Amino acid sequence: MCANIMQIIAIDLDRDAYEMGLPIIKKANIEHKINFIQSSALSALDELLNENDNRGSSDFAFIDTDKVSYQKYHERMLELVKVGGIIVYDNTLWFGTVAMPEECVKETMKPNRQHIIEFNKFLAADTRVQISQVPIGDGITICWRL
Ligand SMILES: C[S@@+](CC[C@H](N)C(=O)[O-])C[C@H]1O[C@@H](n2cnc3c(N)ncnc32)[C@H](O)[C@@H]1O
Repeated sequence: MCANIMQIIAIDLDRDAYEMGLPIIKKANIEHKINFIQSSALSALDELLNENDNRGSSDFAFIDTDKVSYQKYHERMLELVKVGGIIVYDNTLWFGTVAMPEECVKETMKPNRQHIIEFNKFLAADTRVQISQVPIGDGITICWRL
């Protein structure tokens, strides 16, 4: 199924997070197709955007990092992902707390709950994408780049 994938760029501050998945990656025989960049995602994405050839070149992006920066990642993804491509954001239900009254939410969950609520509102109004909120796992939002 992965035979036609040209290249995957994986970005994480923590190399261990990438290495945790490495046995599966090796089993799928796609290690040679993955360029792992150990870096802050914002600076790595900005570096990719410095290369004009990267703009509008990606088919797919999956974002599952610090929730406070999702909107900043989105702006960069809109530059990197081609029209007709897909951008997926993880945790957009934030353990269901986005639909709960604030007083029922644990203090520790509140900051990210607020970031995700704001991001969900932003995406819903963003005319550059068509979105679908999928209530599986912790909620994913699939964006179709228009
Ligand atoms: C919830 S984990 C998800 C990892 C992976 N998607 C998974 O499901 O196993 C979030 C990851 O984001 C990384 N991360 C957090 N902030 C980051 C940042 N500013 N830049 C790059 N990676 C970051 C963490 O190191 C962590 O591995």
